Amino acid sequence: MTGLIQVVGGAVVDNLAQPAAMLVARRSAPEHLAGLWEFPGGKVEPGEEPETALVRELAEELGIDVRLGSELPAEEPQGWPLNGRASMRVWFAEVTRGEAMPLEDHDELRWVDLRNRQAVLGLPWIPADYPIVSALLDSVAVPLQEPLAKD
Ligand SMILES: Nc1nc2c([nH]c(=O)n2[C@H]2C[C@H](O)[C@@H](COP(=O)(O)OP(=O)(O)OP(=O)(O)O)O2)c(=O)[nH]1
Repeated sequence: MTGLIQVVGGAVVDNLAQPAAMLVARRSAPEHLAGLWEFPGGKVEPGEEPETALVRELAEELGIDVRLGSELPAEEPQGWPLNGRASMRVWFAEVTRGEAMPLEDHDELRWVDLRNRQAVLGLPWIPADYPIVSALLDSVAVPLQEPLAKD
Protein backbone atom coordinates (compact mmCIF):
# COMPACT_ATOMS: atom_id res chain seq x y z
CA MET A 1 0.00 0.00 0.00
CA THR A 2 1.16 3.49 -0.77
CA GLY A 3 0.47 6.43 1.54
CA LEU A 4 -2.31 8.95 1.31
CA ILE A 5 -2.43 11.14 -1.79
CA GLN A 6 -2.61 14.75 -0.65
CA VAL A 7 -4.68 16.94 -2.93
CA VAL A 8 -5.11 20.70 -2.50
CA GLY A 9 -7.99 22.77 -3.86
CA GLY A 10 -8.59 26.48 -4.20
CA ALA A 11 -11.85 28.18 -3.28
CA VAL A 12 -11.00 31.19 -5.44
CA VAL A 13 -13.34 33.97 -4.37
CA ASP A 14 -13.88 37.53 -5.57
CA ASN A 15 -12.96 38.98 -2.18
CA LEU A 16 -11.39 37.18 0.76
CA ALA A 17 -12.91 39.54 3.32
CA GLN A 18 -16.44 39.20 2.01
CA PRO A 19 -16.76 36.40 -0.53
CA ALA A 20 -19.79 36.68 -2.79
CA ALA A 21 -18.65 34.68 -5.81
CA MET A 22 -16.39 31.67 -6.32
CA LEU A 23 -14.58 30.41 -9.39
CA VAL A 24 -15.34 26.78 -10.17
CA ALA A 25 -13.83 24.63 -12.89
CA ARG A 26 -15.17 21.83 -15.07
CA ARG A 27 -12.77 18.96 -15.67
CA SER A 28 -11.97 17.84 -19.17
CA ALA A 29 -10.03 14.70 -18.14
CA PRO A 30 -9.68 11.89 -17.19
CA GLU A 31 -12.75 10.41 -18.81
CA HIS A 32 -14.55 9.43 -15.59
CA LEU A 33 -14.26 12.99 -14.23
CA ALA A 34 -14.80 14.89 -17.49
CA GLY A 35 -17.78 17.24 -17.28
CA LEU A 36 -17.75 17.38 -13.47
CA TRP A 37 -17.07 20.58 -11.51
CA GLU A 38 -14.31 20.89 -8.93
CA PHE A 39 -12.07 23.17 -6.95
CA PRO A 40 -9.09 23.90 -9.19
CA GLY A 41 -5.95 22.39 -7.70
CA GLY A 42 -4.12 19.10 -7.75
CA LYS A 43 -1.71 16.79 -6.03
CA VAL A 44 1.02 17.96 -3.69
CA GLU A 45 4.43 16.86 -4.98
CA PRO A 46 6.90 15.06 -2.71
CA GLY A 47 8.62 17.53 -0.39
CA GLU A 48 6.30 20.38 -1.36
CA GLU A 49 4.29 22.42 1.14
CA PRO A 50 0.54 22.16 0.47
CA GLU A 51 0.11 25.93 0.17
CA THR A 52 2.99 26.10 -2.31
CA ALA A 53 1.44 23.28 -4.30
CA LEU A 54 -1.89 25.11 -4.45
CA VAL A 55 -0.33 28.36 -5.66
CA ARG A 56 1.61 26.36 -8.29
CA GLU A 57 -1.46 24.44 -9.46
CA LEU A 58 -3.58 27.57 -9.80
CA ALA A 59 -0.84 29.23 -11.85
CA GLU A 60 -0.45 26.17 -14.10
CA GLU A 61 -4.14 25.42 -14.56
CA LEU A 62 -5.65 28.89 -14.62
CA GLY A 63 -2.75 31.28 -15.25
CA ILE A 64 -3.41 33.31 -12.10
CA ASP A 65 -1.40 34.37 -9.08
CA VAL A 66 -3.30 34.18 -5.82
CA ARG A 67 -3.12 35.26 -2.22
CA LEU A 68 -4.28 32.47 0.05
CA GLY A 69 -6.71 33.13 2.85
CA SER A 70 -7.86 30.75 5.55
CA GLU A 71 -8.26 27.03 5.15
CA LEU A 72 -11.78 25.62 5.07
CA PRO A 73 -11.69 23.58 8.29
CA ALA A 74 -11.99 19.83 7.86
CA GLU A 75 -12.31 17.15 10.50
CA GLU A 76 -8.95 15.60 9.65
CA PRO A 77 -5.62 17.41 9.29
CA GLN A 78 -5.19 15.88 5.85
CA GLY A 79 -8.47 17.48 4.84
CA TRP A 80 -11.62 16.17 3.24
CA PRO A 81 -11.73 12.52 2.19
CA LEU A 82 -12.04 12.09 -1.58
CA ASN A 83 -11.81 8.31 -1.74
CA GLY A 84 -9.94 5.65 0.16
CA ARG A 85 -6.58 6.93 -1.07
CA ALA A 86 -6.77 10.70 -1.32
CA SER A 87 -7.77 13.67 0.82
CA MET A 88 -8.07 17.32 -0.11
CA ARG A 89 -7.28 20.44 1.86
CA VAL A 90 -9.08 23.56 0.61
CA TRP A 91 -7.99 27.17 1.02
CA PHE A 92 -9.81 30.34 0.14
CA ALA A 93 -7.85 32.38 -2.37
CA GLU A 94 -8.08 35.73 -4.11
CA VAL A 95 -6.63 36.56 -7.52
CA THR A 96 -3.72 39.01 -7.35
CA ARG A 97 -2.64 38.83 -11.00
CA GLY A 98 -4.13 37.61 -14.25
CA GLU A 99 -7.52 36.53 -15.42
CA ALA A 100 -8.39 32.87 -14.95
CA MET A 101 -8.39 30.83 -18.16
CA PRO A 102 -8.91 27.07 -18.56
CA LEU A 103 -5.32 26.39 -19.59
CA GLU A 104 -5.02 22.79 -18.35
CA ASP A 105 -7.38 20.03 -17.19
CA HIS A 106 -10.56 22.14 -17.58
CA ASP A 107 -12.85 23.12 -20.43
CA GLU A 108 -14.95 25.69 -18.60
CA LEU A 109 -14.63 28.10 -15.69
CA ARG A 110 -17.54 29.81 -14.01
CA TRP A 111 -18.00 32.40 -11.25
CA VAL A 112 -20.88 31.16 -9.11
CA ASP A 113 -22.95 33.29 -6.73
CA LEU A 114 -22.32 32.00 -3.21
CA ARG A 115 -25.69 33.33 -2.06
CA ASN A 116 -27.44 30.96 -4.44
CA ARG A 117 -26.87 27.74 -2.54
CA GLN A 118 -29.17 25.66 -4.72
CA ALA A 119 -27.53 26.75 -7.94
CA VAL A 120 -24.04 26.05 -6.58
CA LEU A 121 -24.98 22.62 -5.20
CA GLY A 122 -27.00 21.95 -8.36
CA LEU A 123 -23.87 21.80 -10.50
CA PRO A 124 -22.62 18.30 -11.26
CA TRP A 125 -19.62 18.30 -8.90
CA ILE A 126 -17.18 15.44 -8.43
CA PRO A 127 -19.27 13.42 -5.92
CA ALA A 128 -16.72 13.69 -3.08
CA ASP A 129 -16.92 17.49 -3.29
CA TYR A 130 -20.57 17.92 -2.22
CA PRO A 131 -19.90 17.92 1.55
CA ILE A 132 -17.00 20.31 1.00
CA VAL A 133 -19.09 22.70 -1.07
CA SER A 134 -21.87 22.50 1.47
CA ALA A 135 -19.52 23.34 4.37
CA LEU A 136 -18.03 26.16 2.35
CA LEU A 137 -21.45 27.65 1.66
CA ASP A 138 -22.24 27.41 5.38
CA SER A 139 -18.99 29.14 6.25
CA VAL A 140 -19.68 32.15 4.04
CA ALA A 141 -23.44 32.32 4.65
CA VAL A 142 -23.59 34.51 7.73
CA PRO A 143 -21.98 37.72 6.46
CA LEU A 144 -23.82 37.35 3.17
CA GLN A 145 -27.24 37.08 4.73
CA GLU A 146 -29.57 39.62 3.18
CA PRO A 147 -31.70 41.58 5.65
CA LEU A 148 -35.03 39.79 6.08
CA ALA A 149 -37.68 41.25 3.85
CA LYS A 150 -40.38 43.08 5.73
CA ASP A 151 -43.92 42.14 4.88
N1 LIG B 1 -8.25 19.36 -8.08
C1 LIG B 1 -9.26 18.66 -7.55
N2 LIG B 1 -9.19 17.31 -7.50
C2 LIG B 1 -10.25 16.69 -6.95
C3 LIG B 1 -11.37 17.37 -6.43
N3 LIG B 1 -12.25 16.45 -5.95
C4 LIG B 1 -11.72 15.23 -6.16
O1 LIG B 1 -12.23 14.13 -5.88
N4 LIG B 1 -10.49 15.37 -6.78
C5 LIG B 1 -9.64 14.26 -7.16
C6 LIG B 1 -9.55 14.11 -8.66
C7 LIG B 1 -8.19 13.51 -8.84
O2 LIG B 1 -8.32 12.10 -8.66
C8 LIG B 1 -7.39 14.08 -7.68
C9 LIG B 1 -6.59 15.30 -8.06
O3 LIG B 1 -5.82 15.00 -9.12
P1 LIG B 1 -5.44 16.03 -10.27
O4 LIG B 1 -5.51 15.30 -11.54
O5 LIG B 1 -6.26 17.29 -10.16
O6 LIG B 1 -3.95 16.33 -9.86
P2 LIG B 1 -2.77 16.97 -10.69
O7 LIG B 1 -3.27 18.26 -11.33
O8 LIG B 1 -1.62 17.05 -9.77
O9 LIG B 1 -2.59 15.97 -11.90
P3 LIG B 1 -1.53 14.83 -12.25
O10 LIG B 1 -0.18 15.44 -12.09
O11 LIG B 1 -1.80 13.68 -11.33
O12 LIG B 1 -1.91 14.52 -13.67
O13 LIG B 1 -8.34 14.46 -6.69
C10 LIG B 1 -11.41 18.78 -6.50
O14 LIG B 1 -12.36 19.46 -6.09
N5 LIG B 1 -10.33 19.38 -7.07
